[in-house]
Amino acid sequence: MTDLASLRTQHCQPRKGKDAGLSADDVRNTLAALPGWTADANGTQITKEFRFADYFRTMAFVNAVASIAHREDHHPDLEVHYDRCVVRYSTHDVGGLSLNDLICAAKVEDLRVPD
Ligand SMILES: C[C@H](O)[C@H](O)[C@H]1CNC2=NC(N)=NC(=O)C2=N1
Repeated sequence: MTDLASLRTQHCQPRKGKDAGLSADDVRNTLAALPGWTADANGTQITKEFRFADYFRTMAFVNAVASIAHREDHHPDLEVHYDRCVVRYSTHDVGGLSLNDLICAAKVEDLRVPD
């Protein structure tokens, strides 16, 4: 299941090899429920930029994302700037996108950093 409500409740599992990859349709359908997340042209990663008032708030977000990564054993690439953070998920073990990426993106969407 790749709707947002379902993704929120799921947890990452070890997924390896091409068979664990998502179809272009799965990626397209799920991204419709993840506002601001975009896939690259060949569907191997999803990205979103999050903006904040200052560095302190950006780092609060970064640490919350790191906590999700630790809990789920699934790790995004993070680009950290003064007032924004670019989050990029892909699954190295499948060479593209897996359900783990969508699960983590849904969990990041649920984070709230106070203004
Ligand atoms: C054994 C462990 O579950 C794997 O090495 C995990 C760790 N975190 C990971 N993170 C990401 N982004 N992709 C992976 O394939 C991946 N694999």
